[in-house]
Amino acid sequence: MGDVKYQSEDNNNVPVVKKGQLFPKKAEVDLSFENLTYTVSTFSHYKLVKKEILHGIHGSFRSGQLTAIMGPSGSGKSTLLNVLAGYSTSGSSGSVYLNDALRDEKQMANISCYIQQDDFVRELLTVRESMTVAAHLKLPTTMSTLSKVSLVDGILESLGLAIHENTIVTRLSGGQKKRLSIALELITNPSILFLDEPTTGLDSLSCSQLVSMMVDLAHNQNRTIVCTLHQPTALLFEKFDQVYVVTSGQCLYQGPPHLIIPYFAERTIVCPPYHNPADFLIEVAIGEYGTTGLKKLIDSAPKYIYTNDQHHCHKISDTYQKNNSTDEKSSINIKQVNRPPSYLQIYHLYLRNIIMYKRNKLNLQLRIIAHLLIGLIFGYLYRDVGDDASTILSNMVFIYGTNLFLVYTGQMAVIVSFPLEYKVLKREHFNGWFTLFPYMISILLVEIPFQILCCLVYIIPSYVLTGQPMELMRFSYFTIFLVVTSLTSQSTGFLCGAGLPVKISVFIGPVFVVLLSVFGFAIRLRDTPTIYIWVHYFSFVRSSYQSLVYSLYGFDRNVLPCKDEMYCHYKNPTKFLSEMEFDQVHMNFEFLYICSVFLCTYVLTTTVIWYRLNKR
Ligand SMILES: Nc1ncnc2c1ncn2[C@@H]1O[C@H](COP(=O)(O)OP(=O)(O)OP(=O)(O)O)[C@@H](O)[C@H]1O
Repeated sequence: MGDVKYQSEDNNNVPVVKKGQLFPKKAEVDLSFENLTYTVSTFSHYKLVKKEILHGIHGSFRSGQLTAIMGPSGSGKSTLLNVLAGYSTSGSSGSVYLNDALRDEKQMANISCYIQQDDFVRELLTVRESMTVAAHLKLPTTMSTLSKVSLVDGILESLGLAIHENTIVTRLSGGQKKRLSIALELITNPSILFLDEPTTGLDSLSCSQLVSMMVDLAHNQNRTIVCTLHQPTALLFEKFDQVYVVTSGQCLYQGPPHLIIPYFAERTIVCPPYHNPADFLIEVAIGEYGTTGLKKLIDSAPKYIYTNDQHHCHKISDTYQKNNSTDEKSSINIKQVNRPPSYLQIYHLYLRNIIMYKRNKLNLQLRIIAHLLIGLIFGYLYRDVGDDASTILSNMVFIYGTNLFLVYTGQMAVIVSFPLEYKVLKREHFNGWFTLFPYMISILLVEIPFQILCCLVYIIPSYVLTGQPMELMRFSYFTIFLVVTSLTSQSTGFLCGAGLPVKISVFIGPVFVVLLSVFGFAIRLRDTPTIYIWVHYFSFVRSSYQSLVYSLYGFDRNVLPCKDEMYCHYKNPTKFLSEMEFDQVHMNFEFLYICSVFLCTYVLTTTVIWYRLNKR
């Protein structure tokens, strides 16, 4: 692709893609649908009721055309787009055809992409970094890095993003972000692009640039581009090849924008002079020109397509039966893309995470400083309590506080971040960037070392200041148990973040760990009411706390010095452990138990995320 030349901008600063230059030829796909319905279950008067949103609609979107789905708010535009893109499947019925052959979900995923209304892009990467990672994840491993770079160059150039390639995404304008979302998906050269309200939130110039760019992509690359649209200006409206109008889940009109006025006029609905046809369309759709006319339009429009050239109408199923395999377009021969194997996906996702973590320095520094500061404060408050029989109970409080602090920070570090991450993850996953397992591993590969670092920053100063025994074995046990407990707590944070709404998870998560921490510290097993005994055994925080105490006072520790007092009841650590019921702690068992909670929680988290990502 080295000799490829791209015309970057026309006189209006609008990026232009020249025909056939950028991508290898890809299947041209017409998308049509017949008798499409979509039903959801909702609660009404304490009853579960079915609500039909799309009422058996028909339509057809052609390759090489830019189609706008329009209609009043709440008419079902996004729902239709979601169903066609395969984003919402359960609750839908009817037939969707790709070149007159019934849609296959896997095939659909290979040839289409879905760009949602909000720009769910990675804010902490530059434009080029975003594109490079996407290219490595989405393109076959057989493609050389040089070819990937020139493809990325070409797309950036053609979408007018080349001059912003080193800009961090968060600093891009709304229009540029939208173009980046499109650029990211163009990497695999999809035949069909679905865009949900791409112009919302953009000023008129950005809207015009974006629509011109979509027109270029449709006309010059023969792509099928379908987007939902709110009231556009008359000029913008004319740029579309087709308009599909929905009202109350029914089709009102499908055809070229300039034929709307004559089409409606034929049915006695006349557009006032100098009126924006897009506004007129919506006014008709909401019944401002009378409900009888509207009903007639709905009755006549759905099954037929009003075409520009011949003014003829055809029923989709007729075409399907007629065409069979004679049409060149009717079979889409799509080779399965040879995507990178899991280990390469992990590698690229890991590198991406590292870049984002480095850019998010403030957060990391705050986490480190908070751990160091609290370590120093706790160390000062409980100074030298570890080597004195008279302060053994203070040391218990220090150990409890330490355990709870690391459990809490481990969990809170991720409980909020995941819900923010989820929307971008959903977009990337839906558009086939990677599979879930490599994604989870890539997160753990960054989060786990960082959490270990935070633990060490806290443990080292507090351990020394509180005068705990300077024995490598005890220090190692103490550190290892705190680290695995903190990581396990982090895993519960991921689970809460993945499975619950933020407002609930930030409440439930900490309450849950505080509840678990009470057992073994505030109440001994023998005093625990029978109905709560299972919590005692279940609590990994209790398990950790007892192991921490044992690692400092167990293993036949010598008699403790009794400073400042004549008599110390707990001079003998074995007696102390026995009275506290900590003498029977099996360190290996407790370690394995905490590790298994860690593993189970991650398996559960992955399952929850998988379910949410695949729930359509
Ligand atoms: N899961 C759901 N449960 C209940 N009602 C739903 C659900 N999804 C969509 N709806 C309803 O279906 C109708 C169509 O929604 P949709 O989001 O498709 O409209 P829209 O035309 O895209 O609206 P807007 O232009 O305002 O975004 C709305 O009345 C909406 O409340």
